[in-house]
Formats: sequence, structure tokens, C-alpha cells
Amino acid sequence: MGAADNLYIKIQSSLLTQSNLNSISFQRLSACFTIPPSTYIRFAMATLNTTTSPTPSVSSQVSILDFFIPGSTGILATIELVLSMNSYARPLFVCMMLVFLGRHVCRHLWGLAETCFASTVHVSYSSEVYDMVVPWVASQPFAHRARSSLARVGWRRALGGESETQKKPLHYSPWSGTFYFIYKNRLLWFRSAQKDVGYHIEEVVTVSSFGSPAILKQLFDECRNEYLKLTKNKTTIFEHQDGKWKRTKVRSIRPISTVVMNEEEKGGLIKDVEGFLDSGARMWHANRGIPYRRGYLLYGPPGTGKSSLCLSIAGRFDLDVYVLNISDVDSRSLSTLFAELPSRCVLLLEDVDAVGIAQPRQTETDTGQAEKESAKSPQSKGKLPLSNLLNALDGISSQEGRLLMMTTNHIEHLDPALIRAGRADKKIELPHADKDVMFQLFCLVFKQSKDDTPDPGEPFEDDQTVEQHAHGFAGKIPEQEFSPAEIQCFLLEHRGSARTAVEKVQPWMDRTRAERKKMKRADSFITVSD
Ligand SMILES: Nc1ncnc2c1ncn2[C@@H]1O[C@H](COP(=O)(O)OP(=O)(O)OP(=O)(O)O)[C@@H](O)[C@H]1O
Repeated sequence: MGAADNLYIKIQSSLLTQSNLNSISFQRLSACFTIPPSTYIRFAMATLNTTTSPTPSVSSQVSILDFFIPGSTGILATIELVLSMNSYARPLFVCMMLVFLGRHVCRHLWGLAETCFASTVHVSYSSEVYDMVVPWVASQPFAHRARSSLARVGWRRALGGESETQKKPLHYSPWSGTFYFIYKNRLLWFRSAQKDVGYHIEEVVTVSSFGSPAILKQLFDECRNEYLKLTKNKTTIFEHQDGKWKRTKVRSIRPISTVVMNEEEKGGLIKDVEGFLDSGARMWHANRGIPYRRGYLLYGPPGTGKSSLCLSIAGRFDLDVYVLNISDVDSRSLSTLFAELPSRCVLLLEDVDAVGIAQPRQTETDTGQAEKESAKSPQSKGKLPLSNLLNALDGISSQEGRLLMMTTNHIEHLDPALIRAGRADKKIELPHADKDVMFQLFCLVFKQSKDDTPDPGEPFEDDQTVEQHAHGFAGKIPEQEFSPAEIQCFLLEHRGSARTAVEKVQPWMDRTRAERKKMKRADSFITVSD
């Protein structure tokens, strides 16, 4: 048995003679020497069998010392171990200890220098700044060399910076660690970490540098410019997750000319929005004490272009769209979400007649009572009291300068308070297609645009021919029977030939009517059996 083994036995025997102090010392010592506990126990048992002296040894005093100065047993044991080593092992051991201690000292010194001299910018995952900074970081050479990274699918596509043809492209960003890089001749470092934000763990990234934060601001400006370049001519859509807005999609702007509707109504709407977003409008409203907000209600049957119109308006005026899903939000997150809206944006409430708002309506001031009742009633479970929504729409926390767009298929089901003037300043109906809408939809699909690649298998039809067919097409379909979505769907099936589309329209109408009848019958069957 070597000297080191003797030492374990000596110390261990003393540890076992102590009462509850022993377990503490035992663990510390075994951790210090990285000896498996089983080996330790074997030595200890052997010692117990041979050492029967009832008087406390020097080692037992060492164990008591450990109680007062934690870790002292380990240090003393290490010293004793080093002294007992042979001439080759000792320098090796000392070197290892020096490296180990050196690393600790360096880490502490670096931490101290960071605390005293470094500037840091923190960015949380839920912030839009994250989408500006992390893609920039991921595109840097140091990120490609990072040995620890996080892989994601379709991340830059969501930013609009990638062709849609790639299937599930993978993207990597540095993850879990400190990544140093040089930016404008300055040393910067990037870190990512998980932070507990109360109800969930959120990723937070930081970028730091020594000295003034000016260099970090330059970097963040660059990231922002890149982001704006990527999202130029795009409409960014935000949805809420865990009570926070999160960018979910970036779509190409839909030109307003592609939304086919009554031209007078469309022109009126564009003019109204233009006037509202005018540079002097905010001051004009403030001077007159009128809340600087505007609301629109778009109503009509499904597939008549309500959502398309909202998106086109947002694209036309370079506004982001914030989609509020009423059935998925409680009163508390509702006010946070409203407070966090930017000053110029479209707030979209789709299908406001659908589930999600608890009825009957409470008085607007009685919000607490309303919430209690909505929680009690099984039917309204998960529903938001209407009073809360109304308060959020024009309460003090509601952001000025936002455009509210509400869509519904059933205007008759809406509470008058929700669509009163001031909340819905303009009400626009999008009905089923009339002759003009059919004509325009036909031209939209069949007229050649400069970006089209002609299909060599199909005969070329010039604009005049297409218009002639369009008149024929509109003449065959009765007004107010089919939605623009249905007509568009049919036209796309025959997009190779305008002539064929006109020829096939009658069988299509018969088929669609038969399908509707079938669905109605199935619907009434379900209702009766309910
Ligand atoms: N007026 C229209 N002009 C051009 N395209 C339209 C029009 N109406 C519908 N469409 C097309 O039909 C599809 C569905 O349209 P959209 O979602 O805007 O209808 P909606 O009225 O919002 O429907 P829903 O009430 O079911 O939400 C889209 O692809 C859109 O391009």
C-alpha cells in the first residue's frame, strides 16, 4: 500500500469516528481526490477493522477544522499527498495544479475586467432586435468556425432573405459560450444564454466590448440596416406567443391592384389611410383632443378578400401587421400586447364575430366582475370579456397611431359597442362577385405581365383577346352567387388558356352548386343529430 493510500485510511478512519460531520468531509475529500467512493469505503472499512483506538486522532481534528474552514481537509490532504509523492509525480502534479489555478484566476480577472470596463447590450429572444442581430452574427466568419452552434430550420426564410424553393434549409448560429470577433478593429464578444423570465425560460444574447458602448451601437445600426434591406418590399407579420409579439412571417407586399373590389370603395379607403398617416395628422389630432387612432371593419362572406385587403393596405403604407387572436389571449396579456404595439402599424382582429369574446357584454367599467363571470361560466371559459377588449382598444394603454382592422363574416352578430364610430370609423362591405369583379379577376389571371415566362405549349392571347373572353366569362356567371376566392380558384385551374376557362365555366358552376347542396345537407344532419 502506497503513502497516498495510507493517507486515505488515516483520514477516513477519523472521519468515520465523527458523527454527522463525517458525511460532509467524506464527500469533499472524495471529490478532491476524484477517487471512486467504493474504493474509499473499502479503505475505510479495512481501517475500521484494524484501528480501534477510542482517542481522537490528529486527522479527526482535521475533519473538525473542515467544519469551520470548509475545504481545509482537502487542502491539507493535497499538501500531504504532494509531499509523499515521488520526484517525478510531484512536478507533474504541481504543473497540473498551476494550470488549474491559472485558469480560475484568469477567469476571475476577466470577469472583473468585464464588470469594470466592458459595455454590454442585451437582447431577448422575443424582441425584434434579436432578428436583426442574430442573423448578422450567424453570417460572420467567426460564427462559421464556432464549435458550438444552434441549428434551426427555415429561419432566414421567415425573414424573407432566402428563396422559397429550398426545402427545410438549416441555419446555424453560435450557441452556448463566448465567441470573440473583431469589428472595426475592436474586440467584441457574443454570448447566448438561457434566462428564467418567471413563467418560462427565454434565450438572451449579449454583445460586449471594452470601453464606450458607441461601437456596439454602430454594430446594432448595421444589423438593423441589413434587416431593413431584407424586409424591404415585404410585409412583416407579428403574432403573439406567451403574451409577447413575435415576428412570424415576412411576405412580399401584395399590390393593392390585385385586390379586386369596388374601385370607389377601394380609393376611398386608401385616401382615408393616407390622410391618417400624413405627417401632420398626429399633431392635428392632438390639438383637437381627438385620439389619434383609426379603425376599419371589413365585412362580407368568406373568400371575398377581407384579409387580402388588410395585407395590401399594410404593404402599400409600409406598415407591419400585428395579428391579435382574441380566442387565445387573456385580459392581462391583452393590455400588455396593446401597450407594446408600435406607433405605426396595422392591428388585425380577424373574425371578430367568432369565439373568443364572452357575451353578454358587461359595463365597460366593470371589468373585474366580467372576468370573474367569464371564468365561472363553462361556455365562456377561455373567452375574453368584451369590456376588456373595448377598454384595450381605446383605453389609455392603447397605442396612438395604429390602424385597427377588424374582419367578420357576420356583422349582424357583432355587439354594436365594438363597431361604433370611433372604434370602427369606416365599414366596408366585400360581397360576392359582381360582373365587374369577375371581369377584373379574369384579366388579373390571364393578362401577361412583364415578369411572366410564356408557356410554349399554350397559344399566346393578347390583352384584347383576354378582355373579350373576360366579358364572355362574366356574362355566364350570375352576380352575387360566387365568392372571388371560388372564381379565382377555378381560373387558376385553367390558367393556361382563357378560352378553355370560358368553355368550362358552366360545368364548374353546376359542380359547385351540387357540392354546396351536399354540404348543406350534411350540415343540417349534424345539427339535427346534435
Ligand atoms: N376581392 C378579391 N380580389 C382578389 N383576390 C381575392 C379577393 N377575394 C378573395 N381573393 C382570393 O381568395 C383567397 C382568400 O381571400 P381572403 O382570405 O382575403 O378572403 P377573406 O374574405 O378574408 O376570407 P375569410 O372571411 O374566410 O377569412 C386569397 O387567395 C385571395 O387572393
